[in-house]
Amino acid sequence: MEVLQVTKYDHLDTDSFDQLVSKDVPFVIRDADFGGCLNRWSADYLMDRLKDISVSVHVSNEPKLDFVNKNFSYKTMALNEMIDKCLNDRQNYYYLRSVGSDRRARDVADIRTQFPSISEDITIPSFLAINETKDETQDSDGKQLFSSVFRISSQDLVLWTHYDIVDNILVQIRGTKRVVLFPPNDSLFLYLESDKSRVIDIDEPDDQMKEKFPLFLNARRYECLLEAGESLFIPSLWFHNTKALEFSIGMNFFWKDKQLSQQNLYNKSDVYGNKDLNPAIDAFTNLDKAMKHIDKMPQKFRQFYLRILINKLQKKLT
Ligand SMILES: O=C(O)CCC(=O)C(=O)O
Ligand SMILES: [Fe+2]
Repeated sequence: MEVLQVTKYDHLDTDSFDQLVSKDVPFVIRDADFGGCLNRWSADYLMDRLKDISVSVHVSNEPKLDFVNKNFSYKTMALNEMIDKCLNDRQNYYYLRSVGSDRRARDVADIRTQFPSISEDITIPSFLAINETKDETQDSDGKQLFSSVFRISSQDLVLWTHYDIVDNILVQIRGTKRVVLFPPNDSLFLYLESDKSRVIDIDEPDDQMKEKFPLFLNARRYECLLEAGESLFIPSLWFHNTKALEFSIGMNFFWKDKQLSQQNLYNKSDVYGNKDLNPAIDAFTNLDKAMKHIDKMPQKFRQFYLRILINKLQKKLT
């Protein structure tokens, strides 16, 4: 499989950042200043600062988390215990993706509120021009902070290939992470189940992949080694898969597009940034209804009309 490298940049200002964002292709910023976290956050520092904070953690005895076969469970533990296990437990793999304090109240992850003892270590660089206030009516150039997520993982942990619905900047603070990305238009090659790909081992040799997931080999594979201190822009709908090559500390910031917000296209109950846009959900519901009608017909007619439907959809694709 051919690999396309993600381009890395230095010294971006708002204009050059926005211009790259508008190309809708991932890129890395080498020198974005997210504050003291970049220097201060070591395992020891966080263990000391966050020892009383309890978090829900994915735990698995396999490094590649598999949502189909559910090879992981969620355990609640103190953050210092989690970090200690990441570093010292060689039988199990741990992954933290911080969540809001009260998810039923549609509380999204907010790293600075949920981890106040380290909040001063975090600043969002001004060149990103993300509106950080909760007031969505306030004028900004179109980016509204949606959530900020703390991410810690054991060495070798792989997070499955998925897409998010909002734009994202993933900040690597400690350890190197390999990130593989696939463009939204390659979704038909990824064997999707909802927002996730069923291809759990994206590094399987081509001949084995050909047997199990032949179409996967057609996907355009972008890759980058995200080093400590670097940040990766992940455009909405781009599929991504991450592998911590070392014990890894990071965080990410999701932001909403102002226009899509104003048109009420985002699902209001989305706390993760991965619920499909409202019209897409309506379309899926209607498609389910359409399929019920199709199923009323005998096989020969069903097959015929399914192809007619595919043709209608195909013509919509540009
Ligand atoms: O490496 C990780 O923790 C996954 C990052 C991710 O999925 C994201 O930032 O959207
Ligand atoms: Fe993601």
